[in-house]
Amino acid sequence: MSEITSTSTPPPTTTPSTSTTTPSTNEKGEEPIPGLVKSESLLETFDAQLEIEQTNPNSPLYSIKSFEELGLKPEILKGVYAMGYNKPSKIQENSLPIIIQSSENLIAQSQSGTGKTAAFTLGMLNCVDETIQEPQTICICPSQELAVQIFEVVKKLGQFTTIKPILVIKEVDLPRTITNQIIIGTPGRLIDCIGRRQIGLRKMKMLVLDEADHMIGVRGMTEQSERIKDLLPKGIKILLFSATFSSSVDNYTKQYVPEPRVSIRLKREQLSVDKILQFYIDCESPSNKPHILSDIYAYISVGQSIVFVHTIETAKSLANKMREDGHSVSLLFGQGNTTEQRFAELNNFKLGKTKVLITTNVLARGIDILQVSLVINYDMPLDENERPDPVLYLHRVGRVGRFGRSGVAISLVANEHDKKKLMNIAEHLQRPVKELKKDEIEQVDEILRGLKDLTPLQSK
Ligand SMILES: Nc1ncnc2c1ncn2[C@@H]1O[C@H](COP(=O)(O)OP(=O)(O)OP(=O)(O)O)[C@@H](O)[C@H]1O
Repeated sequence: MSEITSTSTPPPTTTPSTSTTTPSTNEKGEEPIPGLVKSESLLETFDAQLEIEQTNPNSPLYSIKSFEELGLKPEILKGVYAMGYNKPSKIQENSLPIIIQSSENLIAQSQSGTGKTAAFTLGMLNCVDETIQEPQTICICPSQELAVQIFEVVKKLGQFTTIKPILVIKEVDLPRTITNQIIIGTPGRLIDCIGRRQIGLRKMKMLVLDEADHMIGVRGMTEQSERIKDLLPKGIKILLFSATFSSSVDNYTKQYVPEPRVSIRLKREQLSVDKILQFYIDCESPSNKPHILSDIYAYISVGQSIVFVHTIETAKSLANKMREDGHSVSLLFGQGNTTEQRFAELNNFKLGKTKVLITTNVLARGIDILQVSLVINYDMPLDENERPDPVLYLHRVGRVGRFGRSGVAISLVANEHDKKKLMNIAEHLQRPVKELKKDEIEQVDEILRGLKDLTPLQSK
């Protein structure tokens, strides 16, 4: 197996002189919030910042190649430019030649929001023979919302081709025989359709697992992902993509992906996206958390945000409370909600009809909503054994900071116990999580306004 591990590269050739200076004091002579960058010191537009980011060899968005050099068919390239993508990110540059030009399987890791979806979507589109009206590639992911998102990306990037993708998730009507060349779905419904021979497998040549560590490392999903692989033709090309592949899933991934395979991996210190400012507020007691949350929202006047909680009960009660406080809130959780309800809630949020999305971990992975500038960990990200979960933390906070944008993550700690857990996560990720005192909460708005690059995004 060949291993490409991202290594440190030389310092950037173009360093923005104005981009990251933190002022020593503000106008009132006060110490600034750690990590806050004064808005006037930020570059004028997001596009200008992205251009600089993409010339910095240390950035996950950097590449030395253009999209033209990656071997894509001309009509797919047209789709890339129609999406407004000018240059590939590092993962796109590194993974596409392996997907398109080699016979190797691939395990690909890159930070959240760095364009993995576009990478495997382009790979799937490029491998389709448009003259054959049969399923040729299949992409599995853990949630319906993510499946819809991937489906939309396939449609947009493939808009100048004749390729028609299909969505195979719960409660969606499907034809008796599926002839679409690209299939995107969640594992349960896919197994069901393959079992009923609704999906023909004769021409299948590529299997993609998005959020692959979750798909093959979490009980229930593991068995389903195995089953799908076993049903597909032997020797099919397998691609695993995720922002995280913890050592505990390493063995599974190697078993799942046969040789020959290439592995593109990150070092632990590279996991976190630099442009997410990370804070915590010490609430001193669990019972103070609802008030602190209200206090934060009393001051915020910009952007949209996602609040992550541990249980459906907490999600519901917080949503009620925030609605009573006059906030427009979407509430989304997995169990006990119909697909229609879930999509309606998410759509309202995406369209900006609601400003806050309260959700469980069901939306922690993959969801890409560019106008979100703040993530709140209302409940600590914990694994099933109640241990601090850096992987879950990374995915949750990765809902901001998408493709070079800035964002803020605030974790509410209820007591010393929680604080210890959070510090454990920060240490694991080798990133500082700074304290925001209760009497500094009103500055959250100022911090968000400091993320000036959000402004042009909101009109995108
Ligand atoms: N080459 C590019 N140039 C500009 N924008 C891009 C490019 N590639 C992807 N994007 C945009 O960047 C955003 C994040 O991309 P994407 O959702 O593919 O990230 P991801 O790595 O899959 O994230 P996650 O780990 O959260 O699943 C999307 O809005 C996407 O349209």
